Amino acid sequence: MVDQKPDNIYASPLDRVADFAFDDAVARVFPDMIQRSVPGYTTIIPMIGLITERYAKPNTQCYDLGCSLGASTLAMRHGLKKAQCTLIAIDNSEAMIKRCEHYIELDNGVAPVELRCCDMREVAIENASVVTLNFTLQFIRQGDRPAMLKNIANGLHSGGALILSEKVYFEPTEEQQTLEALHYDFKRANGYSDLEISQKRSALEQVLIPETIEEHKQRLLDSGFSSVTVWYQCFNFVSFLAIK
Ligand SMILES: C[S@@+](CC[C@H](N)C(=O)[O-])C[C@H]1O[C@@H](n2cnc3c(N)ncnc32)[C@H](O)[C@@H]1O
Ligand SMILES: O=C(O)C(=O)C[C@]1(C(=O)O)C=C[C@@H](O)C=C1
Repeated sequence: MVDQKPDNIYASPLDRVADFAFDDAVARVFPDMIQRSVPGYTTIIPMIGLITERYAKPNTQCYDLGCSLGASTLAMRHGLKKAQCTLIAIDNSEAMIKRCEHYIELDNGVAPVELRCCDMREVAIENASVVTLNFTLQFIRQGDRPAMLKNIANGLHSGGALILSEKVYFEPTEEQQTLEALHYDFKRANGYSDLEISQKRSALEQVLIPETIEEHKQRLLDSGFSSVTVWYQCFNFVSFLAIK
């Protein structure tokens, strides 16, 4: 079931563009979709492994929240070479979890992986040393984000790490326009047509709500993290390292 199908979900004109959802059609093409859509994704994934290796502590739990097909989960697992940890990977899309299970089975990592199909907002984070939110927080209601981050900070041991990757928004407008245009150039260079770009944009409009780097940093500090660093940025895609 390891499918590497090309993403052509938005290639033909649609009468009505429905809100984007992580359904079966998306899960089937997801590796291709995310690599061609998120500048830096292929760099961020192995670095999640490296960051995990540094911050994971023996006899703790590591979480991957919104794991999709498990790319970030497997990177974390390979970073857990020495530390004796349990990895808990969560996604609320059945289509994703079903496929993720298969990818985990094919992997030769040693750390045990517990896969859960549920809403990450309902999971109590406990005894944690590393938590990853790789392009997931952006999909939950803005009003739910502070509680989610507080739950993570409360569940992390002192010195523990949160890796938070997000599409971000910029003020002033000029900076936003430049970085957004470069993001669309990236998509075009990866073979997406203007129609695909514009239909996907409409599909994501009410679903993926980006915030500014400053908003993210302040909320992480307000949630109980002691430091926040932008360790990666490519255009309007950013990854933060927040330390408890
Ligand atoms: C962009 S994908 C994440 C990509 C993945 N972390 C990776 O590195 O390949 C976002 C994922 O978050 C999941 N998601 C969205 N809201 C969620 C929620 N409330 N609880 C759990 N998972 C959620 C979606 O089903 C989707 O699989
Ligand atoms: O902003 C876009 O156009 C995107 O495609 C981004 C993004 C993401 O950041 O998660 C949105 C949905 C898909 O999961 C893949 C990538």
